[in-house]
Amino acid sequence: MFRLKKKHTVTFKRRRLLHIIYAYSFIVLFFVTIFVFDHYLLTRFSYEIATIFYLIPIIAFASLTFYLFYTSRYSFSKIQQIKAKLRHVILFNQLYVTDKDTNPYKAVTSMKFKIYFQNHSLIIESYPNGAPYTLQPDSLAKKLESALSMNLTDIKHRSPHFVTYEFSVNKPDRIIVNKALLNDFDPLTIPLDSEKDWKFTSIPHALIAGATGSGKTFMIYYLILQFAIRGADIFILDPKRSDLSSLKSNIPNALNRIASTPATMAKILREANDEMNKRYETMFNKTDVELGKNYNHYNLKPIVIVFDEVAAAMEEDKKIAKEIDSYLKQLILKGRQAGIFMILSTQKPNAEAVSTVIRDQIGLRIALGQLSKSGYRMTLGDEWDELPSAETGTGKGFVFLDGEGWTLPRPFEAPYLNFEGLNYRQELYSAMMNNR
Ligand SMILES: Nc1ncnc2c1ncn2[C@@H]1O[C@H](COP(=O)(O)OP(=O)(O)OP(=O)(O)O)[C@@H](O)[C@H]1O
Repeated sequence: MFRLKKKHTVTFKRRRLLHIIYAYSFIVLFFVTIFVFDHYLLTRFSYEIATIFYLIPIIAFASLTFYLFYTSRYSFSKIQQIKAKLRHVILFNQLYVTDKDTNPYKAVTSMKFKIYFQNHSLIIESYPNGAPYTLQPDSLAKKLESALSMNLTDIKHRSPHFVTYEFSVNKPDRIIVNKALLNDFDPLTIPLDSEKDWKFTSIPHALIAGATGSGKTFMIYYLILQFAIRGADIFILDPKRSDLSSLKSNIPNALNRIASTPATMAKILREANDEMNKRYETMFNKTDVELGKNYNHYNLKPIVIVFDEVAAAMEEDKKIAKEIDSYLKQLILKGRQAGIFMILSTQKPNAEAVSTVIRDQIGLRIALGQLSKSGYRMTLGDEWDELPSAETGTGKGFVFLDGEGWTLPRPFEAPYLNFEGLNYRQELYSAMMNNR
């Protein structure tokens, strides 16, 4: 049954007053009730009845104690802890207006937060209610982040009336690549971590950027293996003859599948283009073709072309570079329906390596390790103002997945490839042999 998520509201509340009443009532309760018990109740009622009267303030006091604790930041209820912290944000940042002349304890208007949990996220909707607060959504996001000690994952619906902040409650789990993961898979998506999946047939192509040693090659190894078990034909363009070329012995017919010279790289891209055009003809010349169907419905194998260090390939031979660039653009723009997917990688993400036109067509964008601000923008897109906080280092960084409604890139940890627990080369070889 569909159930609406319960939203909790947080707004201006001066609990200081409540605390004063509480402290005062404790003193009064202690002395007065004893006095009343002895001198008044016992003289008029039986001992039992007098005890009941005596218990009433004690119960009231205990309930107040419980209430104050329950709604405090030390509460055992997670939602109450969050509400207390948000109340503090409202008070501390003066996100309210009071009428000092009449009642300074009552807000004329106040920022209102509505909060609820969705999947692994805490959603905070903020409603300024027309008050003249000076905090912009990004600075409020930072305040919320530090008050809650949670990582901001997204800011949505930015408008003067309403902004939604999304925080991750639990860090997504890193994928450990093992036999079990490889034996149980969805043919049309590749898991990136416990919460994110790359639906490569609808948001095709990948770009992986990062300085040397940041984990690009390992991320590519992971994607190659995942595509291989999904029956893909894999080609590797490796102008720098790096680690990827060492997969030669694990890819059947490697001579035609791994290229390092400009001429052989151009050949693979040309043939992929021809294949793409042929597939379009096969798919769309059919009279019974259904709209929205792609290569998968025609039992065609996905074709994956890994292009390591795109910029290096372009530098070597300017004439062939033009040809390579034009094939690359065609494949990026039209490859999806024909089942041709590109994985590009670069150490230096800049316009020479990947133009913004190409970048914007790439569904999965990963930045590993530390990059400059312009490097992050070139890789992840430039719709965001500031990146959320995240660990960066080998195999760690940010990811942006198109088509998921994200406005901010998200922290990311690349799947962990442990060669001691998994014979990568053998797994790749047998998957590729099965695909023949
Ligand atoms: N996902 C991962 N799982 C396990 N180990 C990793 C992972 N990513 C990186 N490493 C470790 O970090 C080292 C460097 O990673 P990698 O070779 O992928 O970097 P790179 O960015 O490709 O560097 P270069 O550009 O110099 O080739 C690896 O040899 C490996 O030990």
